[in-house]
Amino acid sequence: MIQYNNFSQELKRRYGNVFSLYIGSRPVVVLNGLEAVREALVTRTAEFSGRPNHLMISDITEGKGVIMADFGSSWRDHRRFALTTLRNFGLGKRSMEERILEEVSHICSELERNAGSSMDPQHLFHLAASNIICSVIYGERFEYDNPVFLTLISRIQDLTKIAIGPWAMLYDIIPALRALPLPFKKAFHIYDEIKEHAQKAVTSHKSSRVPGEPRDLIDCYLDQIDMIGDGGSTFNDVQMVFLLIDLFVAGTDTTSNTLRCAMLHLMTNQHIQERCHREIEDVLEGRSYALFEDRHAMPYVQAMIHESQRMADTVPLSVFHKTSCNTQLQGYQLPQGTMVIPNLSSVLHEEGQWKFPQEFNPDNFLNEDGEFVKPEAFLPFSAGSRVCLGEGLARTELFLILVTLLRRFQFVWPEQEGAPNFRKVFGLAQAQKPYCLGVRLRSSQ
Ligand code: HEM
Repeated sequence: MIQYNNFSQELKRRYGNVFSLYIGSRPVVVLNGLEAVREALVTRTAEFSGRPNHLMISDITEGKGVIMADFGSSWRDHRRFALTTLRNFGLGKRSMEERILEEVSHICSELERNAGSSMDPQHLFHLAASNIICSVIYGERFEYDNPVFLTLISRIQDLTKIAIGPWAMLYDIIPALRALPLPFKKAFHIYDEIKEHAQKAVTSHKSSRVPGEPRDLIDCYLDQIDMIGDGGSTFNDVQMVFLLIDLFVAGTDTTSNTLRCAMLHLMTNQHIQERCHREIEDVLEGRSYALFEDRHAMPYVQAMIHESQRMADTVPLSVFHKTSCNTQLQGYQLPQGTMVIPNLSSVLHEEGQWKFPQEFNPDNFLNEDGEFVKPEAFLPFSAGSRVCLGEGLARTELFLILVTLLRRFQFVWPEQEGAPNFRKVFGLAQAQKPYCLGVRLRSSQ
């Protein structure tokens, strides 16, 4: 199987920092390496912040919400609303950290049940990441065996499978096929079911909310509609449903796959795990839980988490962009409407940008004095005006979850599993292949 990282390095070696290819009859420009990606996404951000239309994923989401919304007022309004709302969480009386720490306690209970043996952490991390988003959007988390929650998650997984499969590719490449009753139609039906679920949550919020006292993101959105009114606003019930689904989908696989990558490398590098454990104990001393601000006193843990993100490389080709006007890049002319793929993976492993581009090594983020430093090529969240809007939430989740777990447990590679496999599977978000996590409860906890 081709490993994406090697494949992308090979393309860069052969064709350079900017090259084009065709998806069907549509020309696409691929950007490799920090220089080209930064010029497009940061220096010329307004010119490169569109989203392509008429891909299966943009047709399913009707270009609404945020992720696949084209550059324009609706995208801008919804992005700003989502960012502000996530930042202010603190919604109601509970801070974002509290919501995350509550979920962490459930992860710990599950792991405790498996102490002394091993388990595949994929499902647990996936449910936990989904639950944190649910807590933000819906104001509640679900038990891990709640049938409604499990159905929703499995429908999203079904949708993902189709969206990355051969039928989606045919949909994108041969527009003439789109009207035919082929298997990609199923993706549209599944998305309708997911919308129905979100719509139900909105309806129940309408009947239980107290205007001006938001419990969660849905309440905030309803307050926003009240405040702005109908006249020319981009805020409405339909857009809200698409936004909710965007946040739910974007915030789940990305975070859980990063956690799985971190755990795999920590199990197979006990010296790194032990150094993190010692640093965490030293900083937290007798305190029962960590806070996000503790990261400033934990340079090694910070370096380990960033290195896990770099190696996880969860969104290797970012979300595709589109030029919003005629522009140029690295000496090439690009007409308005050109689809652009920022190859983030090529930046995260670029020779010359990293001390150890291909190996898991927290030293990539430490200077000679052992202080945490973030190289410019650290772009797992992309950059510019389309940069991931869940970055703050994701960073808080990764820190609080990993610190709590490393304090309480030791993770060991289960020898009966044979040699660890570091290969990835390519999906909407790139992931480690399934593996087993050996769990031991630390005696001091
Ligand atoms: C480790 C976790 C995560 C990674 C690596 C990640 C990465 C990314 C990347 C690469 C993009 C594309 C940016 C671009 O188009 O240039 C993106 C967009 C986005 N992400 Fe994340 N993400 C993560 C977690 C989250 C979370 C937790 C949320 C939800 C709260 C979220 C919500 C979004 C949204 C809504 C967009 C679309 C932004 C826009 O188009 O303006 N992400 N993310």
